[in-house]
Amino acid sequence: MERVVGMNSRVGSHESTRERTVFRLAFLGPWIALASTAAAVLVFGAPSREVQLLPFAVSIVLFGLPHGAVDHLTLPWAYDEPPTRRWLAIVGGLYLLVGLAYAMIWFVAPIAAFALFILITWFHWGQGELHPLVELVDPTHLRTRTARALTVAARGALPMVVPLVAFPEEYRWVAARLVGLFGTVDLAALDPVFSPVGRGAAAAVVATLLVASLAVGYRSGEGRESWLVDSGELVFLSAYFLVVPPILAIGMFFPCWHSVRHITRLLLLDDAAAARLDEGELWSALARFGRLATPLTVGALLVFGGLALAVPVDPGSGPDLFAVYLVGIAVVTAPHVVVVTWLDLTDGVWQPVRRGEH
Ligand SMILES: CC1=C(/C=C/C(C)=C/C=C/C(C)=C/C=O)C(C)(C)CCC1
Ligand SMILES: [Fe+2]
Repeated sequence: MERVVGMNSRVGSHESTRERTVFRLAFLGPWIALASTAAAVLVFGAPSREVQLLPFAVSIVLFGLPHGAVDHLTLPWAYDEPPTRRWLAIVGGLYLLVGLAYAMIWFVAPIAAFALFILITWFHWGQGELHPLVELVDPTHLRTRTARALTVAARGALPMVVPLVAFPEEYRWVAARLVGLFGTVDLAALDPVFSPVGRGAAAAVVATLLVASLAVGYRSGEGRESWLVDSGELVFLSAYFLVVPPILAIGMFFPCWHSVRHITRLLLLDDAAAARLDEGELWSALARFGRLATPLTVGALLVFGGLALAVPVDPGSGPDLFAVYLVGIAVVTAPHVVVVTWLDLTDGVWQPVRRGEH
């Protein structure tokens, strides 16, 4: 199936307007959001945990939770089909099956479920970086499957593994909060991960992935500009996750980087939104997305409410509510990853590019 995505799809004056608008949304916005967070931490020091939780609270309505709330429309958009009952049944069934199965793991084996959450997010936040790097900067330096797989591994490792190296106590605190909801307080099984040896190994894994990802991208010999963007982002994100305490760092990264980039991709898939990008009407395109995402954002919150009632421990405090929110996100992320992986496959994100072909 021939379907052009991103900025290569139009010719003429609309192209440059779309290009500029997409650049502002997918690159400039995330850079400014994270750089100003890091600058604020460097100047004023780390805020209290309560303050660090605030971006997570905001992510319920802004970008974060809504970014997955149009999963039922994503595949129909990708296939240029209307959102028929069949599509709704497929995506709904997927959410029910995969979401429920994974939710059950949280109840029976919360520590394993937490470890799985880290692995799922590692993959998902890594895969989310491919589309901007492959489709939005032209020509891309990521021309082979190996280069793309390394990008997924390296990019996902930054938010999931660097905090373990730099802020083990915060990491352990979050792990304890999440599994604590299910009555488990003994985290001894995770001790080796937090030990100096465990953290050293984690640092070595990240360093190896970064170097390999940069080297393989450089060797492709094409797409120097996109390699520079990639390297700049890798260095910037490494420093960001080393400097900013992880609850705040991830609280900003999730809505303002991962979600904004996914939303950009969705706006380009949705013809009506893409037409607004062609006119430079970014806010109007985002408003349309917001309308489409509202019903299932509310639906997800209802599920999270059910989760709060179902967990054995009564979530009374702010940190407990944060823990319920994260477990809720974990549960809806499992099927969301399937939808995004499906989208990646139909989009040709895993299709290598031949030499000379952009
Ligand atoms: C907050 C936080 C952590 C985990 C966050 C995770 C795993 C978030 C996942 C969000 C997803 C999957 C969103 C959907 O796209 C860590 C790493 C334990 C470190 C301490 C702070
Ligand atoms: Fe996502």
